[in-house]
Amino acid sequence: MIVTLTLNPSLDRTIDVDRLVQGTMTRARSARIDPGGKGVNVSRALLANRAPTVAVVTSGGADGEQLVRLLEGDGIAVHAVPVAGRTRSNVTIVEPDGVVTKVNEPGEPLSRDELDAVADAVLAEAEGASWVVACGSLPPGVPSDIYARLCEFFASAGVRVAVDASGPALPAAVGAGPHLVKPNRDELAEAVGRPVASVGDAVEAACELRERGAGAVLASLGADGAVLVDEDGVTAGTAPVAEPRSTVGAGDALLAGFLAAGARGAPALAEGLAWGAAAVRLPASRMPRPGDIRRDIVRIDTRPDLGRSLIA
Ligand SMILES: Nc1ncnc2c1ncn2[C@@H]1O[C@H](COP(=O)(O)OP(=O)(O)OP(=O)(O)O)[C@@H](O)[C@H]1O
Ligand SMILES: O=P(O)(O)OC[C@@]1(O)O[C@H](CO)[C@@H](O)[C@@H]1O
Repeated sequence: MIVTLTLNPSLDRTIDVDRLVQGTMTRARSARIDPGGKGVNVSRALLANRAPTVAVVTSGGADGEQLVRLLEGDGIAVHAVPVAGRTRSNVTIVEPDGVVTKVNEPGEPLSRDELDAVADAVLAEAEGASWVVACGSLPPGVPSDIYARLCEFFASAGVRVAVDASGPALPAAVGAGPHLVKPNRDELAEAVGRPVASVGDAVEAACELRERGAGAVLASLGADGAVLVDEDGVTAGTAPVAEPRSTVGAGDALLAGFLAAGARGAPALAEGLAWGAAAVRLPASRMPRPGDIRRDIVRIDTRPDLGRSLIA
């Protein structure tokens, strides 16, 4: 069982337009709503591939109720913690040439009591779980060491913790010794304080995060695939997609595939890459099902060319 935690979930509204012109009124061609937030997406991807999971989310107002209804409608086990603040909406505007504009709301603050209720929910669900996966931005005012505290708590309880965080929450979590972190290229660069312009830079930065406390680092590099630095060493891989439709949630699919495949070494990286590429071929933040996943396109390199540039 994999428990995901999304402190700042969302209704993801995806709007298709012919052309987006700033400062004008644009009529949409179509619109859809998906349950959103990084941990939510990890659970959606796991469930779509028959891996047991439960999603712990905060839920506020009518939009929070809709989020829970959408998840339950998809058959996802949800542990919703009611909160006073409204669940946010994140908007993705998609143009026919594939250009994507995304606007994420900050979310609303959580009170001390609400945070305690979330901690109780995770604790209850984590009983017997293999992983707790804490993902996504923190609502305003939530302390940036919240994921670090989660890591410290579960280290003593024998449950593995994976963190997908940005900003100061990532270095804070790394220092608390999570089993896995999943930064993207920008998050990795911010965490080490220098640019990540090549696969070699990504490997060096990931090694640094391991030295600072992370057990393993799965760094996602967009179209350039991903790098894994874990106790087995350094592995890189790619899974090319000729015509990407939407990269929203691709990192979450990558992480879900990696965890579902055992979270270690080249085989798990390959599975993650196959799920990530499948997500990119699907519209909006649709998570891949078994029939969407192509493992034949994955290329794994256990001796990565560290000089390969990530910037075309
Ligand atoms: N254009 C692309 N072509 C092929 N694969 C891609 C592309 N973009 C992303 N991927 C796959 O998806 C994974 C995650 O992408 P990325 O690094 O953009 O994650 P992310 O920024 O965490 O995404 P998100 O936050 O939207 O989930 C990559 O490691 C890769 O496997
Ligand atoms: O604002 P955050 O928490 O960083 O990211 C939230 C989000 O962009 O991440 C998911 C894709 O990974 C979307 O479902 C959601 O809208």
